[in-house]
Amino acid sequence: MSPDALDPLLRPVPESEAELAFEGALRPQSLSEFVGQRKVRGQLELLLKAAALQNRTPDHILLAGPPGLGKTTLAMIVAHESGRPLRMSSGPAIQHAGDLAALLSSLTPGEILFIDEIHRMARSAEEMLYLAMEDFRIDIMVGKGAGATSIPLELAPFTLVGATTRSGLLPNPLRDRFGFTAHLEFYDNAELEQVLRRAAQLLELPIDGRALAEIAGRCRGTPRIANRLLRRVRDYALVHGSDAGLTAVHAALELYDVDPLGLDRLDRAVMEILLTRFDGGPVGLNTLAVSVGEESETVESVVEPFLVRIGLITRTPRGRVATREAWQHFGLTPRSQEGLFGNDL
Ligand SMILES: Nc1ncnc2c1ncn2[C@@H]1O[C@H](COP(=O)(O)OP(=O)(O)OP(=O)(O)O)[C@@H](O)[C@H]1O
Repeated sequence: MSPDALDPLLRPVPESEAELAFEGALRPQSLSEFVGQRKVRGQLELLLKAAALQNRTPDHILLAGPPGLGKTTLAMIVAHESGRPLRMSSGPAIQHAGDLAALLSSLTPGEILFIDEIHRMARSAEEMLYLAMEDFRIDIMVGKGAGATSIPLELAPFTLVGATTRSGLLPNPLRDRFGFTAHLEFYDNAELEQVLRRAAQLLELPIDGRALAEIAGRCRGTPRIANRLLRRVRDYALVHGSDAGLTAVHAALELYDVDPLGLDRLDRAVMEILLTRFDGGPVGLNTLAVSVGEESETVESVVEPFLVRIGLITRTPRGRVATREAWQHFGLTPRSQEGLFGNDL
C-alpha cells in the first residue's frame, strides 16, 4: 500500500486537484512567512544571501524529512527569494538517464531544479547527476557495445534542490554533492497553531484559540495535516451553521476518527499489532510492515518517525519496542513484564 492508500484525512500526500489547489493557496511565499524550522530558515537565508552577493547560483540543497513538513514549499521559496525560475520534477519521473539528460539540457542559466523524492530516481540517472552537479556537464552515450562513444555536453549553471523522505537511501557520492542538507523536524504545537492561524486568516475563517490548540495537538506535527483538519472543521461549521469553535473541532475530528494524539489508522494498526501480536516487541520493521500489509518504506518514513517522536515506540538494536506510554494510550496490559519497555532494554 502506498501513502495514497492511507486514511484520506491524515495521509501525507494530497489526494485531489481540489486538495492541491487548497495547499497551493496556503503555501508561504517567503522565508519570513514560513513558520517554524528556525535553524533551517537561518541557514537557507545565509546561503541565498551569500550567493546573491557573489552573483552566482546558490549551492545545491537537499531537504530531508517526513512528508508534509514543507520541503516543496521551501523549494518554491528558494526560487522566489533568489528571483530565479523554478523547474519541478520528481524521482519516479526520471526512470532513465535520458530523462534526466533532457531535463538538464533544457534548463536556462541560473534555474532552480526541484527533484522531489530524489531517492526514487533511476541509478543510471544518479550517476549522470554527480557530474552535472559538480561540473555543470554531462556525458551523453551514443551507440552501444564496443562502438559506443560519449559526447560531453555543457549545461547552464543551475541549483538542484532535492527533497527526500529517505535521505539514508541516497548514495554517499550524491549526498556529498549537496552544499547544504536541511533536516526538517516535526513542528511543535505552538508552531502548528501559528500555521493554523495563518491558514484560518487566508480562508477568512473566524476560529478561537482553544479550537486552534485542539487541532494543533492532533495533526501529527505536520502542517499539511493541520491545514487539512482545519478544512474539515470549516466544512463542519458550514454544514451545521455553527462557529468553528471547540465543539465543532471535537465533533469534526471525532467524525473523521482522529485520535487525541493525531494517530491515523495505519499508526494505530502498527501499534496494535506491536502490542497485541508481538507483546510490545522487540520486532523488526519488515515484520511489522508485513503484518499490517504495508510497504516497509511507508512504515519507516511515514509511520515510525512520528511514533518515535511522541514516545510510543523506541528503536533498539533488536527491533522496535513499545513504550510504557504506548500500553497506557491503548489501554492494554503487557502479557509479561520482562523486557517490555524500551527504557528497560
Ligand atoms: N512552515 C510552514 N508554514 C506554513 N505552512 C506550511 C509550512 N510547511 C508546510 N506548510 C503547508 O503544508 C502543506 C504541505 O507542505 P509541502 O507540500 O511543502 O510539504 P512536503 O514536505 O513537500 O511534502 P511531501 O514530502 O509530501 O511532498 C502546504 O500547503 C504548505 O502550505
